[in-house]
Amino acid sequence: MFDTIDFHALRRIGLTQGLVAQMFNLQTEPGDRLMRVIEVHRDRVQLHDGDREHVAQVWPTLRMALQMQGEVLVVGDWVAARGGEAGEALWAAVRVPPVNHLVRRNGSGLRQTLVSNVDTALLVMGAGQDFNLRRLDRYLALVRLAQVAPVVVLSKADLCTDPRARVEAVRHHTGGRVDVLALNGLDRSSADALGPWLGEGQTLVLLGSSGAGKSTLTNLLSGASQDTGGVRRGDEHGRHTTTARSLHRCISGACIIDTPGLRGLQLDADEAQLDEVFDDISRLAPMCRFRDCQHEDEPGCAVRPIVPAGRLLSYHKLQREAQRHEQTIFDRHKLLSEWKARGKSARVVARLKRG
Ligand SMILES: Nc1nc2c(ncn2[C@@H]2O[C@H](COP(=O)(O)OP(=O)(O)OP(=O)(O)O)[C@@H](O)[C@H]2O)c(=O)[nH]1
Ligand SMILES: [Zn+2]
Repeated sequence: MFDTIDFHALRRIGLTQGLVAQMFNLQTEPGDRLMRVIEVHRDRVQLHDGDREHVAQVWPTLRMALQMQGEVLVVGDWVAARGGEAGEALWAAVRVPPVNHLVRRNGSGLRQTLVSNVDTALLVMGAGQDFNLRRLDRYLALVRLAQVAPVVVLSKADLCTDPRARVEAVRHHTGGRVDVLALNGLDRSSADALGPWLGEGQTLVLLGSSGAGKSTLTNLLSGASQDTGGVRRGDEHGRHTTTARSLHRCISGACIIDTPGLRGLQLDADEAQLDEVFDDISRLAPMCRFRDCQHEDEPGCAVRPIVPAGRLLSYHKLQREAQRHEQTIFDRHKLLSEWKARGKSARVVARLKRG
């Protein structure tokens, strides 16, 4: 535990009571200070103490401890910062166990934590050509797996002929259980629409495709000006302007984490976890006539009449991906034990040869 925690200052960068509770058994040293990770670079991290930023390095013991769990420090983490006096190096020495984290699988199937300790995820999607309900299902599942509340933000409402129809389409698709709003990220008054989620001490993360308008929204809410990319005329595909995740302070007192667009988002979930996050489907499934109903063309299906076809497609696709991933892990283990068995017999043969 820390000697002192300046809750007032640290609240400005998102400290919550829930996080303080996580610090109970933390192995800190006298003089350690609580700070938040606001940027992560290859050789250093950028920390914030509520008043100002500091450059720090990750203490090797912490780096190794995280590595053992297949983790690294991410934006949003809280750490005990050690040293830094009289020109000495500052170290991120201990990590406060995160209250939640968003995790995906990378191209090699390995878990990758994106951000931690967030209250709300703004799922940003252009109301025009970027609009895609199946992709939205993936993002919704990602944040629900982390038990983070989603808000769907349809950007570029000014470029869309009927933004209200888009809002309705999202409502219908999600059974009206997700907050959704349409706005123009270039218009100052749009910040008001997000007011309910921007209270002091709140941490938000922006997720969505490249070019969806995440950095534009970050600029609007933080009053800053980070680079936003021009979108090629005629389409709305972005140019990947944002290259790293970073935490910004909003004028309202909330914190906002901007992220680069995620191409081909893969979830880190098994079939049972997917059933939990698609609870609009799993709630109805026990009422189907057949216990093993796939909600495809079976008679007496209780899901199909209520859940939109597109949402069911998302569910099936993600279930198949989870099965494939579990199969890959199983195959890998099988292969490994075969190799081990072979290695052993090779050693036996070698020993036999040696006599
Ligand atoms: N007209 C209009 N243009 C917008 C809106 N939001 C974003 N843009 C424009 O869309 C382009 C892309 O916006 P960005 O904010 O850079 O998109 P991003 O999601 O941060 O993209 P990455 O950083 O690549 O992930 C920029 O030229 C913005 O000015 C909006 O609501 N209305
Ligand atoms: Zn069914």
